[in-house]
Amino acid sequence: MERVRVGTIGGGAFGTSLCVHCSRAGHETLIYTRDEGVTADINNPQVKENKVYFKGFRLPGSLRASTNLLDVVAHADLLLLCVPTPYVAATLEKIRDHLQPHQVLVSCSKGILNETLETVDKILERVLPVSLHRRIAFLSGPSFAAEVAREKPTCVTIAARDLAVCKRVQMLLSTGRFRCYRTADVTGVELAGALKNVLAIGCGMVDGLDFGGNGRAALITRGHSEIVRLAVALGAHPLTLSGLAGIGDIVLTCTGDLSRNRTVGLRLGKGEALEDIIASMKAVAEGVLTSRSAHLLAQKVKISTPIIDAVYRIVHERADPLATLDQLMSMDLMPEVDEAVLAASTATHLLTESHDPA
Ligand SMILES: NC(=O)c1ccc[n+]([C@@H]2O[C@H](COP(=O)([O-])OP(=O)(O)OC[C@H]3O[C@@H](n4cnc5c(N)ncnc54)[C@H](O)[C@@H]3O)[C@@H](O)[C@H]2O)c1
Ligand SMILES: O=P(O)(O)OC[C@H](O)CO
Repeated sequence: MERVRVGTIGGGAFGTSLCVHCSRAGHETLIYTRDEGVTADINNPQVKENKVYFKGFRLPGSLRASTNLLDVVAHADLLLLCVPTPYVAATLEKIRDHLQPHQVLVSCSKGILNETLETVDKILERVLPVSLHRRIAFLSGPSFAAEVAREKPTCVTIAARDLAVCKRVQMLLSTGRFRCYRTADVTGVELAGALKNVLAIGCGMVDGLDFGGNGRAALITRGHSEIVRLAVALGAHPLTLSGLAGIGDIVLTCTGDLSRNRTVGLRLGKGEALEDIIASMKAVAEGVLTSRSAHLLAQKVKISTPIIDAVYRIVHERADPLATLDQLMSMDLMPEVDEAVLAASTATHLLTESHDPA
């Protein structure tokens, strides 16, 4: 297997876990952290721990850290960008003039900006020069940091507009416990990764209110329909929403106790205030801000997204969770699948039957 030099920007949970993975895969790995103390701990053979974002996990001896962003950029053949979405543009502005033509940048963030309603691919394409756009890839899919670091079997999707770049990242990051699939549907993968966080907050609320397994399954299924409608209207391929970045990450984040987004919803459902929840969490739950972006995006493209809107109202307008869920349950009764779409496909089927030579 080819070994390269990996640089990771972002010493949070996911950046740290991907560094563990890359070190284990034999890549020479250097992580950028903003905190002198975290850097010293990672570089100290007696400590080897990220005590702020990845407590209790012994990091590989070969993993090194630096607080010098440009040293990490200069080190890397493969640069993993693992900062929360609100910090992506500012981080890129600091590094864009230092990127070299041979480097590949892999974005791992899952969110949509409030101000511009951009997914992370759009932020990268806005901030980086056009000459670098074909060197960018995106990693998404069901992948809790803690499980990646502990070598639990994980499958993710690598998306890129350039097939050669996509295949290279897929090959460099895949191991016997971390299997990467590939796709050219960057738009679909980016929207799926961001929107599932909103659904996870909703699922947490349903669990926090003790609505039971039926309610959770309904929310996942109807929420997935909303994600498909919205993402397809924005240019995604529908099959991507049934893939790892779509249904795969929805299942994980809506049901897994390790999800920060689900935890936010759970605590909101139990009656805690958002400010208190956020203040008590070191980690970022991207769905909090993305719920506003998703609600605005749906309005902009005139797509009906009642569950996403409900999450937005509870999170940002202090709507009462129980009353909001009652509203969802008493909406006008409707067909499960658009009747015109269903009728068209049935007609096609009948037409095929009637032309059967037998
Ligand atoms: N944790 C996971 O399991 C996981 C899995 C897949 C994808 N992701 C995605 O990866 C991205 C990073 O998440 P994470 O879990 O590593 O983060 P985290 O919540 O563990 O840590 C927060 C990160 O934000 C950084 N940060 C805080 N303020 C900043 C600022 N002003 N400027 C720059 N950076 C700042 C911190 O240094 C730290 O790296 C998110 O988009 C997340 O959705 C996370
Ligand atoms: O902990 P969450 O809710 O941010 O989810 C983490 C990852 O996105 C799971 O794939």
